Amino acid sequence: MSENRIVIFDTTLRDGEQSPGCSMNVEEKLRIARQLERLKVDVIEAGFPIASPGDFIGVKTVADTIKECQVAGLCRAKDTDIDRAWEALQGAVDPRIHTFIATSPIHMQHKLRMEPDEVIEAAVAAVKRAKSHTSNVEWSAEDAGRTEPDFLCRIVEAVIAAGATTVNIPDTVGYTLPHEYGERIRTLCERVPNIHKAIISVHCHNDLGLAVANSLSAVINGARQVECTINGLGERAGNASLEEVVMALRTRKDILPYSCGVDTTEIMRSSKLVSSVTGFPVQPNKAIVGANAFAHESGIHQDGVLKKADTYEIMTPASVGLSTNRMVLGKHSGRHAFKERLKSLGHDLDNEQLKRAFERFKELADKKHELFDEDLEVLVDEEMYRHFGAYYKLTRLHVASGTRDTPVAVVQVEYNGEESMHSAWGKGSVESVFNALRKLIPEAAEAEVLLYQVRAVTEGIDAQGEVTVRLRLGESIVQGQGADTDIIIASAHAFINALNKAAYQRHKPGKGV
Ligand SMILES: CC(=O)SCCNC(=O)CCNC(=O)[C@H](O)C(C)(C)COP(=O)(O)OP(=O)(O)OC[C@H]1O[C@@H](n2cnc3c(N)ncnc32)[C@H](O)[C@@H]1OP(=O)(O)O
Ligand SMILES: CC(C)C(=O)C(=O)O
Ligand SMILES: [Mg+2]
Repeated sequence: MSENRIVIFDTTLRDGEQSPGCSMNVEEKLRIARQLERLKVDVIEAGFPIASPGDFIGVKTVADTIKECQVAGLCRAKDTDIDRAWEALQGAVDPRIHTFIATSPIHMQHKLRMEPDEVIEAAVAAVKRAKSHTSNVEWSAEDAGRTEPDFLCRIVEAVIAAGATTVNIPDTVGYTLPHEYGERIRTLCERVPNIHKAIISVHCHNDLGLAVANSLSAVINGARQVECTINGLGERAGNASLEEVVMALRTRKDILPYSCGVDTTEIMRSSKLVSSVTGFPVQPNKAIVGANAFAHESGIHQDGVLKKADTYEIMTPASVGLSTNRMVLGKHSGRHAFKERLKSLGHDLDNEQLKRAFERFKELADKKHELFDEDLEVLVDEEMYRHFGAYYKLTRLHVASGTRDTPVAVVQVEYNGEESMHSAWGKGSVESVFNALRKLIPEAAEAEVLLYQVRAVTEGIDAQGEVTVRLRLGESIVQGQGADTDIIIASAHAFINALNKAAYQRHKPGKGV
């Protein structure tokens, strides 16, 4: 292996599973393991075999099934744990026993209640026991981040002499800062005489939000294995996130001249699978895999990205397995993105239409977080109908209704630059609006409603409602549509839209006025 190759050790199924509420059954572990194999991680830590019969079977099933990765199982510095781990792992193509013991003063004194020399003895014995089963043995110094450097050097030298092929230096409680942690790794490289016989691994927790930064600092200072999890899952605030570590290595190759075997185009699929299996949603602004990681809403950014994606994207969406970036249309969006989206939906509006549609878009965007393609279709439809001849325009609407009161609507419309207003009651709010419109618009006086339909065009509480009405106006039948976040207003728009269409039919060129 080249000296700059970083081994990616995924512990989603072990440390990730230690997140409260994140336990996985055998079938779930296997599904994730198969995806990790597609992602091409080097090592899958599948669980802690002594923890429970279920975890034993989980580790064994993964070990027996996965062919392209090493499979590891965790165990304490105890013969019973180590032998049980081996029982689970022995069917693997390349099984790794991972044994650990705490080395910080606080853990040794209060948790293990052991003297430092006893800890060294137990660590060496554990490595030897593991080594009697397999040549692939990893040893971890739990809480190495708070371990006294001289003692860490001593115990690392001893476990390598006992046969450990990987020595892991975890920042178990996410306490260290990047420069400090990097220095710890460099110290080991410089002071442990047999360090070249093992790969130095790092395992960083995110209690101060520094897990990825610490992992990278360790790599720069000599570590060649990074332990990480999909979506940064793990005890408390989690572990270093695999996708962040890997994409940092790939994106900043200029100053991080290291490589790894991960197929980054499988990142998104892996993240989604882990999220759906564990039920832990990914926060929208999570680096690399959050829903907003490749989304742009601001007009200036959208304009830049449309002209050249690199203006605001340091990685391509394709590199993490996304088909495309996402232009979110909202109140911060500009004309460029709006026009581009309409074009992709097949609408080529002229400048005047575009201007009016954009104004309506901004009004709507003030009421809604995000405008979807369906919202835009409704806007465009409205603009087209207006083009047919918007003779009547709704300028005001007020409805009062309740459990005991008869609904009353006050409606104002503009016609040829003049406004008029009427009120009416009805059996429901919509009927009261239609009755007011019947009084206001002479052609509507006898309008019979043949069909009334409401549909949520988009999702969520702030969805656009689209209303369709079909009216009989004398001999003709005409249909109208309206959309708004308020369905009563959408109903008024639909009714007026039908009348305007009927008026257009009567007045359009060739018909004679
Ligand atoms: C930083 C990490 O992520 S470490 C891994 C943490 N993961 C887990 O603990 C998940 C799996 N754990 C379990 O299922 C259980 O804790 C078991 C099966 C391992 C042990 O269960 P129990 O025997 O009931 O012990 P319990 O968990 O209450 O206490 C842990 C014991 O292990 C000892 N211990 C802790 N770490 C080690 C170690 N690396 N080597 C040897 N002994 C250890 C503790 O001192 C304590 O010993 P004591 O009983 O003599 O006081
Ligand atoms: C057991 C070790 C590797 C661990 O998870 C930690 O120290 O955080
Ligand atoms: Mg951990």
